[in-house]
Amino acid sequence: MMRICLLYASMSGNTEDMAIIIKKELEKEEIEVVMEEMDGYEVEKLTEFNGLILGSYTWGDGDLPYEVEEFEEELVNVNLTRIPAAVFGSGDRIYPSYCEAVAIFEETLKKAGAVLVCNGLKNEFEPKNEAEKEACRHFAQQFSIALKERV
Ligand SMILES: Cc1cc2nc3c(=O)[nH]c(=O)nc-3n(C[C@H](O)[C@H](O)[C@H](O)COP(=O)(O)O)c2cc1C
Repeated sequence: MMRICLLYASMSGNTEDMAIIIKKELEKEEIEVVMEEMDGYEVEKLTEFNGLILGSYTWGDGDLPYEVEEFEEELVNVNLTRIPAAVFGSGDRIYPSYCEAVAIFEETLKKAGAVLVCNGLKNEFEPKNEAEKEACRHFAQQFSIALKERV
């Protein structure tokens, strides 16, 4: 069985809501999902999985949340060569750097050797309506397809 790691950073629950929908959809595809908070997660453990999904809200002026800065710094030193990966996040369109954490993590994952298999998913606040929930499910389905093609 495929086993993936889904790590998220969420202060007020919006990114976590996205993570829950994504996890549920992946499980429908018979993928085991280990979902945990990113803050404090040991990056070395990431090499044990068939795939990796990261989710983060954006803070400051297009910045990563403080609590995951260390994780992101360490991530670049892990060998994730050819591991399928994808990033999602929640933000607020009022900020000029909308959901910038998604792009930041995508760059870091590429540096670590991972392969981005889906377009980054951005959502304003929590997934509110059916279209936004469907976008989360679609993201999970695209990830699932890519994961299965690679094995
Ligand atoms: C001080 C502060 C700075 C923020 N900066 C940004 C930003 O630069 N870009 C963005 O898209 N959203 C920004 N946001 C909005 C949050 O990312 C947004 O509320 C998000 O839905 C929070 O997700 P969470 O519920 O998972 O914590 C900021 C929010 C606060 C309070």
